[in-house]
Amino acid sequence: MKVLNYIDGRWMPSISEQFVPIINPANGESIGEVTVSNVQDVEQAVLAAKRAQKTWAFVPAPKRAEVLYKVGMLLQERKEQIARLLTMEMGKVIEEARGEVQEGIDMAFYMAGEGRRLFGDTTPSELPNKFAMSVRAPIGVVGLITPWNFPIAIATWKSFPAIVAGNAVVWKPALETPMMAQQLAQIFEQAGLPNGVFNVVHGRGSIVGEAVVKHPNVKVISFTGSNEVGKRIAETCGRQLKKVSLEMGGKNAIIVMDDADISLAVEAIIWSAFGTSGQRCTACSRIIVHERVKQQLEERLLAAMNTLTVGNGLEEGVKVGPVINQEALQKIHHYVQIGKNEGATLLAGGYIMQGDQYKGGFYYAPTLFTNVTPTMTIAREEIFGPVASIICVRSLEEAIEINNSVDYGLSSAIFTRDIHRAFTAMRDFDTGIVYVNAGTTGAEIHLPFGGTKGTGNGHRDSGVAALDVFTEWKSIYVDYSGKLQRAQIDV
Ligand SMILES: NC(=O)c1ccc[n+]([C@@H]2O[C@H](COP(=O)([O-])OP(=O)(O)OC[C@H]3O[C@@H](n4cnc5c(N)ncnc54)[C@H](O)[C@@H]3O)[C@@H](O)[C@H]2O)c1
Ligand SMILES: O=C[C@H](O)CS(=O)(=O)O
Repeated sequence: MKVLNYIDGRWMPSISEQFVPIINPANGESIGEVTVSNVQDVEQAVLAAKRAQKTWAFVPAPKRAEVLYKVGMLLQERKEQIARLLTMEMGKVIEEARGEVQEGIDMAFYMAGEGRRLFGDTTPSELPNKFAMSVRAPIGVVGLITPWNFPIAIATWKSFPAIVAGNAVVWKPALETPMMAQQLAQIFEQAGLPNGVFNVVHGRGSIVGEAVVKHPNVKVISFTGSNEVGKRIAETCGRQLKKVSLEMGGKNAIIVMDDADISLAVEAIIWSAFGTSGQRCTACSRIIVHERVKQQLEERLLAAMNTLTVGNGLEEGVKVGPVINQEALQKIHHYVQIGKNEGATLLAGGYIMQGDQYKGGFYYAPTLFTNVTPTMTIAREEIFGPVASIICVRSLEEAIEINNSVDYGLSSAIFTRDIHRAFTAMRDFDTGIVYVNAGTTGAEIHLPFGGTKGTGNGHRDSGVAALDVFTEWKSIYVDYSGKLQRAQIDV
């Protein structure tokens, strides 16, 4: 399969004529190739988007929403086919891939509904015979830059609100997962979205991504990815006073108190830490446990880890798939060595999986450390792999302090049966997402998604909050008094 750019409603290779292979992380085999674009391709896409947006902005929002509704229906029809491709391209197990496509379907119907809302405010004016209201206005061409770990869901979180609000999109997907971008573009095409409203340019972040960010006609950047890249993008946007929304890394924790339902906590930790092979921004990589239940939790976690089958995510019964590539494998293994060197106790895993069934693929054994202290590197940095660390505490206050002590602030969870402890944690966790008696993953699309501190810059994906990224507030005053009334003057 050859994956091409989608610009102005046409499928085209980059003018560079270069292609790179798309690799299935389960076995290292090439499953296709993708065009690698350059700055001129971005130029063409932005030009098309700018032209198309002028007309799209005048299409009534409920009509714009009808296209999203069709997109939702088409995603639903093709859910299984897209999910299987997603597993082949990115590696996550098929049941998770189905869940990811479902997020896109949910987002389509949710944002289609927004086409009939897009609420602003009406307020009383302080002057007689004067009407005051605020409306959301589209901004223009928006640039989307996305990672490989949720290659279709994150694109829907960003493109659907952008489009329903009357903007046009230039999307640079991750080079590892271009087939998902192709699927989404095909669906927009089939749903009847006018040419140029949605454009995809494949290529390297340092070339295509930077060109999108720098382009003066791209008025908003919505980025999800690593902190390193996010900060760089923010600097560039800052120089241009360009609006930028950043969703970045996490170092998420599950707190297990001494009154917790341990079976429930174990199930949640297994799913949050090792689901998607730990490659979720919301993955649980710290388990902060009360000393009274530490030993019990360790034993039950180890027993549960023994039942995890690692392998090709398309195979029946497999619970943990490969990680994305060789580089990720090495990075994860490097962190495990650091953990050992800094004095953490390795309870399980800690190695790259080898053997016939893993041949060619990138498999890391689910790994558990204990006796980890909050200052150790593995307790502070994002590993983005199936590695979790147990930190022991004596009180809720200590647990909350450790939870909040990292540079990130995406998701945190507490297991307790005590309502006072639960509400204290809800109040004091310094993260954008909080769970009580559930793991750190599993966000739903109708609530804001994002985090505090190093995780973001105050914006949110998902929910109505996403519209704030892609619209500008316009405040409108209509004076029907027939005379010039002046506010801030004694009347
Ligand atoms: N908070 C969230 O919502 C969320 C969700 C998923 C993933 N993530 C984070 O994403 C990271 C993993 O994804 P990744 O490895 O693809 O991240 P990454 O930052 O390497 O890449 C993300 C995207 O940015 C592009 N890019 C790279 N350099 C660029 C540059 N100089 N200018 C513009 N674009 C550039 C890449 O090509 C890719 O499309 C993790 O840190 C994870 O926590 C965050
Ligand atoms: O990043 C996308 C995920 O769906 C969010 S979560 O891990 O399920 O919370």
